[in-house]
Amino acid sequence: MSMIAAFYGGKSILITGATGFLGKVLMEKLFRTSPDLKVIYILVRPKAGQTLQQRVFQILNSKLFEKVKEVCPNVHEKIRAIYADLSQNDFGISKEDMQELLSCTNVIFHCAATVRFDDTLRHAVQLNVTATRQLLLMASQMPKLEAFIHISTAYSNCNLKHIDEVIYPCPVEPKKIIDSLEWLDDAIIEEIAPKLIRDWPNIYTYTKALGEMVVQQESRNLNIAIIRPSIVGATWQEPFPGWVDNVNGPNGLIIAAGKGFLRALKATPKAVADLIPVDTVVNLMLAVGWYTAVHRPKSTLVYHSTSGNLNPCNWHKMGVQVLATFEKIPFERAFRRPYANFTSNNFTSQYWNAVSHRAPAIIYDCYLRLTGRKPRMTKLMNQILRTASMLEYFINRSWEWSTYNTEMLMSELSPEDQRVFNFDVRQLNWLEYIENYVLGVKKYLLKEDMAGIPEAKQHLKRLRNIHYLFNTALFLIVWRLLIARSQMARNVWFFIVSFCYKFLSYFRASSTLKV
Ligand SMILES: CCCCCCCCCCCCCCCCCCCCCCCCCCCCCC(=O)SCCNC(=O)CCNC(=O)[C@H](O)C(C)(C)COP(=O)(O)OP(=O)(O)OC[C@H]1O[C@@H](n2cnc3c(N)ncnc32)[C@H](O)[C@@H]1OP(=O)(O)O
Ligand SMILES: NC(=O)C1=CN([C@@H]2O[C@H](COP(=O)(O)OP(=O)(O)OC[C@H]3O[C@@H](n4cnc5c(N)ncnc54)[C@H](OP(=O)(O)O)[C@@H]3O)[C@@H](O)[C@H]2O)C=CC1
Repeated sequence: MSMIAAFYGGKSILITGATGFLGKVLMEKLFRTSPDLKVIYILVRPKAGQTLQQRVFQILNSKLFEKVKEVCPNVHEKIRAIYADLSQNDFGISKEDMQELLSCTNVIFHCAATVRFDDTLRHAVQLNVTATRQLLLMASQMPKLEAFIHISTAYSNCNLKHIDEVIYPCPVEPKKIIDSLEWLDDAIIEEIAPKLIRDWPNIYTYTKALGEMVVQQESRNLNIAIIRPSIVGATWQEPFPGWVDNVNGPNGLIIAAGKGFLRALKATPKAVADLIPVDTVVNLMLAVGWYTAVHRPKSTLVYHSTSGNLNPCNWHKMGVQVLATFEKIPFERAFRRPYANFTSNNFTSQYWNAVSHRAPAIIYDCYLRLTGRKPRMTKLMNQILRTASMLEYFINRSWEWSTYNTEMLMSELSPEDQRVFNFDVRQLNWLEYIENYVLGVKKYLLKEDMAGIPEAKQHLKRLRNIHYLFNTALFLIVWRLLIARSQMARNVWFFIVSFCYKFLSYFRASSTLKV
């Protein structure tokens, strides 16, 4: 019997960010392994014209929850969606809902965040810092609360090279920043933002670091733990391999590469690609929830959910495997054949951007214009290049994350728990994982049918032929122009032609002699 699964039985669990990538996988696993849990409260806001109920309905009816519905047929009754907008000071939760949350919650998983790298400082602080503080204040009023699990990121201290499982202080107190945002206007905030974030690469990682400090400062006598995942990728095993549902992190780039838009990337091939499957993160979260509640460590423990030091894979190996998978299972209607070029050199990167990205986009837009259609490729290409440049910081460096706490926890688990809540990344086979990942992107993000693979392969063959034709035509045109303008080119041309002529004459003469 799994001790962790048993622990969550009969419990009331509060999840923020349950509609996000990590949150959905967390809910799925909880329902599947502890179908006798009492209730999962989720703090949700209406979005994209959908009410809370419609959002929950959509999640529960997705492929991700198919297994859950077999194990826990009354799953609909066990989810309680509570209106909450974490960017409002009191979350906008009604009095009755607040009362219920305060009196019933046993465990909190705080996943909600803005993960945009380019968010405004005001919004990012509101969500990643102030909301965390507010939730901790709520938690301190929950008599039945056993554990508060805060999800941060392994990159919250990416200004350091070696990162331990400790909370590092930030140069400016979070409280000072929160207070000053109250009276500063937006223009001034954006002006001071670069000075505040110093050597952090973006507002996201900086505000996640502030969020950790807030957790430390406001922990009171709560049982708190922090989990720091690195780059969260598609599911490895559970509930099935390759599930993914948004374009964040590598996902968008995999699409752009598979469709032939992105053919070069400023990346360091030998840098560690610290990807961690989402189900591995979720298993660790549930194990940490159990451990924090049952063993009540004296201080706030930080757990790294990373792969680099236990089972490293670099961007080169990852890129090669991504490309090999595109050969086997290509994406439909590619713009160009997928190709790859990793370069860490600035000049080479600019060159590839001009030749491999911007020039084909401009040519294609000219073609669209000539055929009476609206040009769109340059805009799309700019968007892809902007995204790639935002991610560059993370694919050109390596970090060392220590994992003592995570390994300690692994050793504390029973063999059954180690199996059911496996977060041992050493068992991950990267080649298999990446193949399933790319397949998952195709099936669950692009919603492409596997029956379309033969046609996709045909399309790639046509693109290859167009590519050869285009290159030959380009060569001939350039050569013709050169010959028209340069004596040297004419001499070279004369030399090549006379050489070929002599060679052919010799070849013909020797074959006549043999006869
Ligand atoms: C030596 C030889 C070796 C050979 C090897 C082969 C090499 C191959 C080379 C090329 C091929 C590449 C193959 C692929 C290989 C694997 C991929 C490697 C890259 C992996 C990089 C990972 C880095 C992750 C870093 C994570 C660090 C921290 C992790 C976390 O803690 S949190 C999660 C991370 N958060 C995010 O990812 C959010 C990032 N997004 C943003 O901040 C913003 O969206 C934005 C990028 C700033 C863009 O903002 P905008 O306002 O301009 O746009 P908007 O958001 O409205 O979106 C516009 C449209 O763009 C789509 N889109 C959004 N994000 C992405 C994305 N990541 N990729 C692609 N597209 C994206 C969005 O959907 C919109 O589309 P529309 O709705 O249709 O308009
Ligand atoms: N994905 C990754 O690679 C990594 C993620 N993390 C951390 O994991 C956590 C989850 O990330 P992930 O699932 O990928 O992110 P998503 O962007 O997929 O999910 C974010 C969640 O936060 C919710 N949220 C955002 N703003 C508000 C708001 N104002 N009110 C209520 N809810 C809000 C979103 O709700 P809605 O659906 O309404 O937008 C969504 O449920 C985050 O804390 C992130 O920092 C850490 C490392 C890597």
